[in-house]
Amino acid sequence: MPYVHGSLPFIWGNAIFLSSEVRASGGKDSDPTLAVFRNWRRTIRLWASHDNVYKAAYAALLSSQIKMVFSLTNTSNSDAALLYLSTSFVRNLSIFQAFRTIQILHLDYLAPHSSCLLDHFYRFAIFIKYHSLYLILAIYNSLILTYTAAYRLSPWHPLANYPGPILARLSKFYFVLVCAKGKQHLYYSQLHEIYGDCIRVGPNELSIRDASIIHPVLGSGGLQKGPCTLGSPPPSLIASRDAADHARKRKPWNRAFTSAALKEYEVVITRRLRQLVECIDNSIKESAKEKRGSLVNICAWFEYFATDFMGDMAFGGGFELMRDGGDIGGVWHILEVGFQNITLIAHVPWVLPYAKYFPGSGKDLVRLREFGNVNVAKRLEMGPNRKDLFYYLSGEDGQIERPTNEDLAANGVLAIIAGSDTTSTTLTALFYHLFCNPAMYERLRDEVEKEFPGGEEPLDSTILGQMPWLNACMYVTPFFISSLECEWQQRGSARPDFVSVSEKRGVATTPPVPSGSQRSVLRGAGPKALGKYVIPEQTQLFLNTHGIHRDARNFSMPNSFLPQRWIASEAEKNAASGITVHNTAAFFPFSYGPTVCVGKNLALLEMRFVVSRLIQRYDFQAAPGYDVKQWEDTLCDYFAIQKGPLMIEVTPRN
Ligand code: HEM
Repeated sequence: MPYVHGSLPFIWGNAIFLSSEVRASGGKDSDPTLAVFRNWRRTIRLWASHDNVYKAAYAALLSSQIKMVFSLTNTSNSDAALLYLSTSFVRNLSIFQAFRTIQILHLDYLAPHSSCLLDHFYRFAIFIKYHSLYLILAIYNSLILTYTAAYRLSPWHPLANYPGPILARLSKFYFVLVCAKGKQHLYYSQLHEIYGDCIRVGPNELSIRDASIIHPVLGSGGLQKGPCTLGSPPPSLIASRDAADHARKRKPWNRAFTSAALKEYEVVITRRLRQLVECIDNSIKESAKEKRGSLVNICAWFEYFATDFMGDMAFGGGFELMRDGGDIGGVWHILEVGFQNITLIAHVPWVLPYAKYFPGSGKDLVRLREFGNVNVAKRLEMGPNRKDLFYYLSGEDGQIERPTNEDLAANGVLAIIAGSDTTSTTLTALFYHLFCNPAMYERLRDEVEKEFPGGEEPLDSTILGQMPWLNACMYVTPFFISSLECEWQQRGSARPDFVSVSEKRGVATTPPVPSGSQRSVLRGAGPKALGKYVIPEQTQLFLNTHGIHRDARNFSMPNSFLPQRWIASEAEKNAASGITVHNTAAFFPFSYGPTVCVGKNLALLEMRFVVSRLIQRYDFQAAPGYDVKQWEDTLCDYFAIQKGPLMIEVTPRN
């Protein structure tokens, strides 16, 4: 009998699910207990009629359970226990079938159950002498957790045949821990090395390293963005999951990045570039005064430059990191911390509504939002007389109705996040590689001097866009933020202070958005055939950008920084030196399809200006005693790459 009494709350837990089914099928009772009691025959018929073996089994078991409780038959304790356990197990299997995505351990799922159990316990307390409420709750919720774990590891799970680490198959929290260290890109690569091209990296998530499905996954008609994007600043473009909504939101962005619009931005780039050169000159003078040689943290200057420039684009200016020689206003800090939080939350997006309760992260998310709001207000005061990104996004061009301030703030923050970190990372990485590969560096300088002789500022975007070596370097860098080999090492050169970049580190290479962007096969969509893979519904997947780029099946010598692979006219020479495989369809550092990076052309334009001007203006050398290779150790993947200082001796030429 105690099993019968103690089981009443379990039955009530089942009632919650039944009542939601009843309501979904037109039942009117708002109280779940009443709903089930009044409609239980109908509900069970409904469930049993489903073409679902779990639901049918559940219906049968529940029916005997209810009969047993109400008739208070002389069921033996062990029979009763068996019946309850099997009922709750089968019920959970049926729920897992239906809701095997993030909701399964959602607080919205557990909390009402617990509170309903509580309520139910008191209702029945007058009938039963069962005192341990906490025990009931603990058993109930532990059972849910146990069933969840058992199901996720079981051969019945739709992703059971995909290999992957056990902890990752159990819970997404595992990847939250991996991510917190900032090395998820390396971890994904290791997993692909161990388990192969298609691996299970979450209870319902796959990572795929196969270029042949880039088009079916990311191309038009491909998969929808995954719940991961819920972590991005809502309701920004990048957070939009619905294809139609995304296409609508993307229109003003597309208008903001036409060739004509980009031409207008060149003035802003030039102004900021001149300021950058001035700041580096001053920094060199300061270092000389302090007898530190002419040591410059080139990475910091690129971050300041890119943030100031994106501030001009998104909010009409007001960010003056270059002028201040540092992040006095804490802009970079807000963005970096925001990115870190977003990356962690992206793995468990259902915690987003509760994020404000977590120490630290809540405060930072609020700061990020306030930051956007303040800047929107400032830009609105300036009026529509400047043609920046805000001009198009806010409808100042007359093409759309003015969006809400919340929309404008979210998109402005997105532009700064998406546009400054990625560009500064690529610039720093390019200098790092040129610095490690002097022949390539010299070739670039020769090209700049040939096109812009006599110290003429390299500011003609048409010429810059046609310089083969410059553009090959631009292309190869996002693909290639860090390198396993460098020329000094290959040639056994006498520059031991910055050789052997990362030969001991395994695959330490990565594009600016290394782990790719998540996509989903939605619930109810049925299994989706993507090339040779059939992906079950309710599965999230990542195309591992880093792994695909670094795959010798796509690019010969994938670990070598070889811009010449992008120069078609050198195909013969390349083939002779072993560069035979060059699968351009496997190259997607800016993503692909309808959600391809909208700022790609702006990023390339900006970087062409900066690289050619700095190469023309300065000599770069290794600082004595500074081990440049340590820069690679500082790279962290928080959706985009975050990086530490890159110290270089910079000397003005002529
Ligand atoms: C080297 C520089 C850059 C790289 C490597 C890069 C890469 C990417 C990637 C991989 C995505 C994800 C697309 C997806 O979800 O499928 C993306 C999206 C985006 N990027 Fe970039 N990006 C760069 C520079 C910029 C710049 C300068 C801007 C300027 C505002 C920008 C704005 C955006 C926006 C708005 C999106 C969201 C697009 C959408 O969802 O439709 N990016 N970028």
